[in-house]
Formats: sequence, C-alpha cells, structure tokens
Amino acid sequence: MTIIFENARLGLGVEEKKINSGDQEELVLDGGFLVPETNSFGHTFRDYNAESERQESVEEFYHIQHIHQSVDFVKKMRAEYGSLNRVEMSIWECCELLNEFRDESDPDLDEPQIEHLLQTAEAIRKDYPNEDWLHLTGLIHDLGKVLLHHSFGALPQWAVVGDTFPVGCAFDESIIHHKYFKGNPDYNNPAYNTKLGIYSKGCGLDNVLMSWGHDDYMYLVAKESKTTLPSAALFIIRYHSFYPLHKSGAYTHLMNEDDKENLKWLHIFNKYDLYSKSKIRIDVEKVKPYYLSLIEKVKN
Ligand SMILES: O[C@H]1[C@H](O)[C@@H](O)[C@H](O)[C@@H](O)[C@H]1O
Ligand SMILES: [Fe+2]
Ligand SMILES: [Fe+2]
Repeated sequence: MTIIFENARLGLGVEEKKINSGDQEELVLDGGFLVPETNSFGHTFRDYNAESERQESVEEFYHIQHIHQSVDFVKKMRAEYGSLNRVEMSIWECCELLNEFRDESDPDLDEPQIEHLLQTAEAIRKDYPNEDWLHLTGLIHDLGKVLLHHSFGALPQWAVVGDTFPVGCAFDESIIHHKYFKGNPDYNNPAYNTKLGIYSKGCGLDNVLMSWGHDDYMYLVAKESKTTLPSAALFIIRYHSFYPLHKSGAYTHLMNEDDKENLKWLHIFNKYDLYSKSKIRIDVEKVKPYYLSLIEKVKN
C-alpha cells in the first residue's frame, strides 16, 4: 500500500531554491535555535558506541539492517510500494499515526515520532521564518515511517528507519557498524562490491538504488502526488538519512551537478533534524493551527 495525500499538492508554489554564494548570510536569520552539546541521555549526538541505555538495541538494529538490505530486497520493495493500492490519508492524519511509534535505530531520541516531526519543523521555523516550504519539509520528512503501521504493511524497523546507503556498490567504511555487512548476500558479490559497482561516475543519485526505508518511500509518495515542492525539498526527503554522504562525504563520486546544489540545503536541514531531538515536548495543539494552515496552503 501507499499513501495518497488528500488534494495531492504538497508544494507552496515556490520557485526552485538555489543557494548562491552571498545569499547564505541573508538566509540565516539567527532566530535562536541553539545546538545542544549533548542529547537527552547525556551523550554527544550520534555516538553509536557510547555506553547508554540504547546502545545495545541500536547496534542490534544495525546488525539486522545490514544483513537484509541488498539489491534484490531494494528492487522488490520499490516495485511493491511504487505501484500498490493506496490508503488515502491527510498529512496531519499521518503525523498523528506516528504517535504510536518509536524509532529503534535512534540513539538520541525515544519520544513518539510526531514529537520529532514538530521539533524539527519548529526549530527550522525559528531560524528561517520565511521559508515555509522548509517548515513543511520538516513536518513531512519522516512521514514515511508510517510503513511501520499495519495499514502500510507493518514493515519491520530495519526496513523503515536507520541511516541509508547505496546498494549495488561497496558499502563504505563510514557506515555505522560497518562490520555487520559481512552477513549481507551482496558483500562478496564481485558485481556489487567494488567502489562503482553497477554505477558510473557522476551518474546522479536518482540512478542509485538506496537501501529501502522511510526516505525513499516518502519521496515516491511526494513525487506521485505531483508536488510543487522545490527539488531541494524532495532531495531532503529522499536523502536525509544518507549520513555517509552528507556527514562523511562518501559516495560523492555518484553525484551530478543537481545533487551538489541540493546537498547544500540538506546540510542546513540536517542541523535541525538532528539537534532538535529532545525530551522537551512540543505543545501539539498549540502549533497545530499553523501546520494545518501550511497544509491548507498546498491544496489546489
Ligand atoms: O536513527 C535515525 C532515524 O531513523 C532517522 O529518521 C533517520 O533519518 C536517521 O538517518 C537515523 O539515523
Ligand atoms: Fe528520518
Ligand atoms: Fe528526522
């Protein structure tokens, strides 16, 4: 199954979002979002080895994810979710659906996922009050996690959350808990285990098969709904979990010029996606009218 959003237009009619040199300063209005030094468990963010109450279960998550995410699996999921019958659901209904899920891959947050959507969007709103397309992107970027829900197939966590990476070429060393790829069927396959594998230099990320999860799914949904969101928003949705690229700089040889342009926005977005994770809850009812008005704006 797949989602189709009510009145399928997700965009705000914004023109393509380019960051030209010089613009950056103008864009960044310091509205006061502060990057915290530690997460709510007292550790630095994304420390997958710190002894914390979540360390073991997060490692086990990546163990299973790395074994299962292969070329065959990704192709199967793309075919299945790219063409199945739909559940019709509004954006806000999807957000509420995420209230019952926690993300087992995340060492920094164990709050219900609706909190994370609003925390991200509200943090962006502080520093970029005029970029409402980016607020909406914050709100919807993780909606693909509805795949965990029985209406969307009740997929296991390893097929929905966690960092993503390309399949069909060598798994880069920068991927968290890389050692577990030894159990992946593609690991010893000579067609898939070289630097380029099945790809060519500069082929563009659009031509790369990414491990299956909430990013690619939500991208398919947004694309299918003929969204008018700018390509930067679609790029953010599709690659926000691709930390090996946007944090470690791996796989850049697969990017084309458009990818490089969009990556600048993803770097901005990532700050809010990651560092807004906290135990301080957003008052959902208080901010709901603003987000409903944004959603309303994208209709018709
Ligand atoms: O654990 C998290 C979580 O699943 C996020 O939604 C995803 O975007 C991140 O890449 C990942 O590290
Ligand atoms: Fe995510
Ligand atoms: Fe997120």
